[in-house]
Amino acid sequence: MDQWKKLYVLGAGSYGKVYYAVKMDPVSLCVSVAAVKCADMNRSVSLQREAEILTTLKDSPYVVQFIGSDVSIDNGNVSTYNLFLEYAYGGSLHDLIINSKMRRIRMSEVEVGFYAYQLLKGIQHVHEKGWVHCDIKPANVLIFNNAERGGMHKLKLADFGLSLRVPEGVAYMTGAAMSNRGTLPYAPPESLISGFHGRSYDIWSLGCTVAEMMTGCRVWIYRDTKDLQWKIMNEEPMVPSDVSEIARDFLYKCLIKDPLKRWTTQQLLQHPFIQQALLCTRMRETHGITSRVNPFGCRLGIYRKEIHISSPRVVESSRRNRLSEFLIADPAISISISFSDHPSKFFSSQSMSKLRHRMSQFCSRNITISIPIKHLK
Ligand SMILES: Nc1ncnc2c1ncn2[C@@H]1O[C@H](COP(=O)(O)OP(=O)(O)OP(=O)(O)O)[C@@H](O)[C@H]1O
Repeated sequence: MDQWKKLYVLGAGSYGKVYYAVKMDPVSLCVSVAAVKCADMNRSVSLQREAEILTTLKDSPYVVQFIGSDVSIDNGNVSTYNLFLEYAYGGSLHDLIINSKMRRIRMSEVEVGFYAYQLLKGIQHVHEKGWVHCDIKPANVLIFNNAERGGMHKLKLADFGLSLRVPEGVAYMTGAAMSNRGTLPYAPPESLISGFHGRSYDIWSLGCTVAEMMTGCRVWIYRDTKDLQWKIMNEEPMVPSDVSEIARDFLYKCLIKDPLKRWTTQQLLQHPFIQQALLCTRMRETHGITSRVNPFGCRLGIYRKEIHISSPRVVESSRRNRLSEFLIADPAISISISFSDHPSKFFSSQSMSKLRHRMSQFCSRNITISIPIKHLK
């Protein structure tokens, strides 16, 4: 990996420093970039272990990609171990949360759900390969821009320095109380009570991370480490009250105190909070393209968070449910029904007011439904 040039320091970990590095292809003159985690050779055991773990996780789009590793002689004759990773242009999820908080912008539930989906896919991959991450938190989730997904980011899991080899159905026991591996505010109660580290560890940490995306705050308020440890073991984490029922239910399933009852990645990926976020994300992506399956069963396009329906038919109950799910999932969407032809072609004024009444039943919070009736006699 000789050709890489370390340009500047991105940050530091307990092992050493992380550099931004570039490499130019002498033929095509294309420049590649990477993040390089560096440690003195005699302090590089954890980085070498991380490289081994990342090699086994290579084939997931939801895990930061491992480019390679080498040993260089820096500063005279000091041997340095270098671990090359794909470079995350967007920083970390922690930066994104802080940024949103400072700008007093709350992430929409669709956004949070879409990010939770990506984290779940990453965790599922890690678990399938026989690992438990043990340190899921916003600072260990890296952000890659993804403009084509309606402005939403692509997230990848990073920092496998504390990961454990834990096959399915087995848990790692540290053998002592208060001996959790990961970062305390994201650690589940069982890791403090009995040193239990199973796949359920990552699910609890995911719940804490998702709640933090929703509110901008951690799930625990505490005075000091002792107070936090006591709260994790004896109290319920703070689940936000001003989010939808579905979002709250998702968090409850992640934050079940009993690790054997806590939901798995497979179960959580099927949860309506995730499914609705995916549905909305896909609909946003269509940007005005007619969708074949939609709540009305008629032509439907989405453009700039508005839904335009041409040739509406009377809404059947099963489709109505789908529409209401869609509305819950993205409260920022406003609905406007516009007619491509004289509405009397589709509705009598009586059925028109019936439709309007039905539509208003779905309306909640800041959703507005506007039905242009200027054509009606
Ligand atoms: N692939 C990457 N692309 C861009 N920045 C990165 C990348 N990997 C790490 N960084 C940045 O480098 C800094 C240190 O990262 P790292 O995860 O190694 O340290 P840490 O988690 O703070 O420390 P430790 O692992 O010892 O607890 C962080 O600011 C992180 O965002």
